[in-house]
Amino acid sequence: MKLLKVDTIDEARRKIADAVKEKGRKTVKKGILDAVGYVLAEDICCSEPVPAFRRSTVDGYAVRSLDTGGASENMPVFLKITGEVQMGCPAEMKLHAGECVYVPTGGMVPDGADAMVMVEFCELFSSEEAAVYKAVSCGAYVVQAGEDMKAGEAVLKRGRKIRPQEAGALAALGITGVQVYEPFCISIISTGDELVSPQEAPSPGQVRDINTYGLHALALKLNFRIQHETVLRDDRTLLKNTVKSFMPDSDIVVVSGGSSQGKKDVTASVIEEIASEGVFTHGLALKPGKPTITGYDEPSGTLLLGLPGHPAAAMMVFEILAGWLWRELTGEKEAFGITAVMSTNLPSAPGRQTCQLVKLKKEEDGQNVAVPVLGSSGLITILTKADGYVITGEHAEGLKKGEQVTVYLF
Ligand SMILES: Nc1nc2c(c(=O)[nH]1)N[C@H]1C(S)=C(S)[C@@H](COP(=O)(O)OP(=O)(O)OC[C@H]3O[C@@H](n4cnc5c(N)ncnc54)[C@H](O)[C@@H]3O)O[C@H]1N2
Ligand code: MOO
Repeated sequence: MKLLKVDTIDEARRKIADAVKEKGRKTVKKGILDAVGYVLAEDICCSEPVPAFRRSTVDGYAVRSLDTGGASENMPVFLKITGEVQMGCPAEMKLHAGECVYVPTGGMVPDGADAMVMVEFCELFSSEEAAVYKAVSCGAYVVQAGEDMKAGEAVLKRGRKIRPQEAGALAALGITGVQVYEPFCISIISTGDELVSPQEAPSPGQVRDINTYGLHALALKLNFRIQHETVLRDDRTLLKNTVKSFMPDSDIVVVSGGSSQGKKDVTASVIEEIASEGVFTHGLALKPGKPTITGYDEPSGTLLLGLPGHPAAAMMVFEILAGWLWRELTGEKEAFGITAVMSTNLPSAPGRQTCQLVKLKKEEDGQNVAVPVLGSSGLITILTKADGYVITGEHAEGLKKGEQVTVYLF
């Protein structure tokens, strides 16, 4: 009897991380627009306060808040208009007791003023006097210097994925280029004599190739680049030569199919033969995903990943290993999990963790409920029906109806 000696998810992750950590992740400088979607490889510190001066958030009059005390619709206070601030120009005047100065939205609030009153609450009796019909408190409608970003503050940390709003923050700081991590370059090889392309009508015994497309799309979702992609017949020499030819310019070569123990399952022996460090893991204590293989080739710096052929298993293992490795190397945060309660009891697989797909439902009281999506990992629709997954522990009794779980969304 030839049983796989399986690793836990943590063991398999640690082995691949230890192998590739030495090499680290390459970084590249990108302009702030080109950097969107990439992960920051440096901390971004604010060298000067933003905004650099106190700004009004409304069109109105800069005042001393104390002067407006008791003002109301029936009982205005009268203030002397001593000037007007122009947009883009410094406020050169100083405000004294009983005075006000017109300031447009975004304009500099003059020294001496500590609040703004909107024009809607003011009435001009002459160009020199305004009746103010509203009392305002200190700081009203004023953004303080440094309120957006303080000098010396680490505004964006390494590991932050740059979204449009981060591009805006970088522009506010006057930073036009940042150091980001180069995405993983992934090559995908799908193997199987039974595979035909989606354009073809499968003959009896044949199936359309799902994994090339599912894995390609998932890699793009993770912001990886696709370096090479091919579909191969079950042929050991062909697989070996193809993997070898993809290794020099790939961070990860993924082989889907042929990872189990059938007569034609040769991925493990190919990885063992061509990777300088051989096979690290052949078998994961995970359901689905048991027939998973990892290995590493030091000279080319390539991680070799043999994924189970079953489509749902292939995609989940890719996320659990390659997605995790990316986050481990770059510090990118995992997407927040959603807290939900299980809709039903769920037994666990003894000695294995289970990656249980779930669909989320909202109860009338607002609580999220995780409903297991059941079915073979050979079915792609168990993924399309699911909103995310729950990982249950290898020693756990299983999950109880009503138990709180974290659902990782995909
Ligand atoms: N005797 C055993 N048999 C199997 C075991 C086991 O432990 N002992 N594990 C099962 C599990 S779990 C999985 S997962 C599969 C993994 O098999 P392989 O990685 O060797 O993959 P194949 O045999 O090539 O394919 C399995 C299955 O998936 C379909 N497939 C493969 N590639 C694609 C693709 N690109 N698009 C769509 N479908 C694909 C293939 O047609 C097979 O139906 O092994 C179990 N067996
Ligand atoms: O990995 Mo199989 O269950 O892991 O489809």
